[in-house]
Amino acid sequence: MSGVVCAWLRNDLRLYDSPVLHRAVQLSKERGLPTLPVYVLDPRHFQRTKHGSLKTGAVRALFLLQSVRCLKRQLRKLGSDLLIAVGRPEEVLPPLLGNGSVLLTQEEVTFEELRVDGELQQALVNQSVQWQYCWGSTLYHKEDLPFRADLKDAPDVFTLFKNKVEPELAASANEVPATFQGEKKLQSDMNVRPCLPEPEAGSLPLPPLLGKELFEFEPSWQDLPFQEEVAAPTEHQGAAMRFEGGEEAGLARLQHYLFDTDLIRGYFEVRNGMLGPDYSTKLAPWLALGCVSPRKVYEQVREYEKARVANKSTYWVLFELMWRDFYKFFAAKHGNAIFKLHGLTGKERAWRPDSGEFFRLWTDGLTGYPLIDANMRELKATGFMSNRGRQNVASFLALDMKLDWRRGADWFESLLVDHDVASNWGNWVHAAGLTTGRINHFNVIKQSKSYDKEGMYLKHWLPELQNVPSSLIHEPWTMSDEERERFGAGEYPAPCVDPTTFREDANKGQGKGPPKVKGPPWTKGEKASTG
Ligand SMILES: Cc1cc2nc3c(=O)[nH]c(=O)nc-3n(C[C@H](O)[C@H](O)[C@H](O)COP(=O)(O)OP(=O)(O)OC[C@H]3O[C@@H](n4cnc5c(N)ncnc54)[C@H](O)[C@@H]3O)c2cc1C
Repeated sequence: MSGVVCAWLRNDLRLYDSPVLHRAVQLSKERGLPTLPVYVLDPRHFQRTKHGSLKTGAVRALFLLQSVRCLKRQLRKLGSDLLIAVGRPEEVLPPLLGNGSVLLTQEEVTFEELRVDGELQQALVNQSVQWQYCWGSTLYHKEDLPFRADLKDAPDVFTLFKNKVEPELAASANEVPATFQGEKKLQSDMNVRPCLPEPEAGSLPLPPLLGKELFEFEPSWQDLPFQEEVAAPTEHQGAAMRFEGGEEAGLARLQHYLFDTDLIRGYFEVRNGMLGPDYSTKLAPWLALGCVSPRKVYEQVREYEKARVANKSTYWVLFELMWRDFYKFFAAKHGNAIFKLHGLTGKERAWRPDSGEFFRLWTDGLTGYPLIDANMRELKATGFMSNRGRQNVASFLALDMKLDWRRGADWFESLLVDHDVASNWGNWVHAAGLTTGRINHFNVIKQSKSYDKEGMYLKHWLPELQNVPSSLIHEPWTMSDEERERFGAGEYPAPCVDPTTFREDANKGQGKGPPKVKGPPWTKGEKASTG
């Protein structure tokens, strides 16, 4: 086997603004080596986790499959191809890399990814293969951050992080910079590096001696290395939207949200919605798998601002991308702490012991709290949930049900079509109040009334509450027996956590610890555990 420039693609399944492919083109020219783009379907990603979930659930698996197939099609159009293999990278890749090869891959920061890198490096130890990382998953390049290389001085609070990385736009906490007030044109920039061009046709030549049959494999659902029978997901009629994997569909959504519909113009006002495709960008799944880069989103938002309008909403989409960066760098800084029961604090807290029944109320949307149940049923049926929903269900699980928050994060990891390790586990450890930041303990009844006043979202997902008037739908336990019968709500469950803990005065403001919780009958007599 002769030397190649191997582009081992992982969460960067795109052509445009791809540091790995860009570098592959450069190195191929410089060293006169052919290129070998590869994607590896690792069976470990399709196993059950220690909490019992499929690590990659069906919805995300399908999105991944579509994304990989799309990239293969795109590379073929450039006269190249994508070698898709099933197996462990540390077993699949070494035989493909002759002496003098270079292995390029996007740098990841979390435990499992780093462990695989370590194992692959170990497997390559007797081969003369050069390993090069490319940074490519964030809006800001790691090297451009105003922090030490090990990020030890990066703030753990988002606003402080944002104000440091975005100094020229920094206004006071969570406010929109003056340049964006009103409908003014943009006046400032954010030090984001420009996007890299798409590789040109012919710039990623394949190794001439590598058997053509290696490239014939185009996986279908049956080829995904699940260790059990898993049915391909079917489309749900009530889903917020249909997510199709791949760069083409991701760029189409971006175009739709910006230039085709001007939806971005009103993002700020509707971003806390929960129903339908339009209240937010819905770009997260493509960002998570790197089908679209955050810099591409930034580039297009800037184009939109120049052509149409720069306002609070256009700024706020970029602001959200900074949240995404924040969690990536937070994960890089804190390593395994984001996966630990006690999080960053290391402090013990009483977690409710549970053999599974109480947790199932949450996963199945049977807690008796309509806001929680509607969101959890949406997640289970479609693989998506709004940010408002995620904040509430996470707070409810960790601070009201007092269940080990990692089971919630694990459930999200399995089901979310947009699962991203840093964003998911980072948001969860924050929601559980286990970082140095303040605790956002949500009053889920108040949230339900504020963000779904008429109960439209609740009715969309909870057939039992279809006919309940909006004055009662947020607190169905307040209905009399006669009302429950009249409105056909008899099947809706009783609340699993005492509703009096959500009295307005019991839970005012943020930053308070979790309220006392009355357990359901089956937890009586069990002692709280501190994990
Ligand atoms: C408990 C919990 C778990 C989450 N898990 C994930 C996850 O696995 N993957 C994921 O991409 N997001 C996660 N989020 C963040 C956020 O809820 C989603 O990014 C968002 O709902 C996706 O919808 P959207 O693309 O329409 O977002 P928009 O509102 O349109 O925001 C634009 C983009 O900004 C980024 N973003 C927005 N809010 C956040 C945030 N709080 N943290 C990180 N990035 C953000 C996302 O990339 C998003 O696509 C989680 C939030 C919570 C509270």
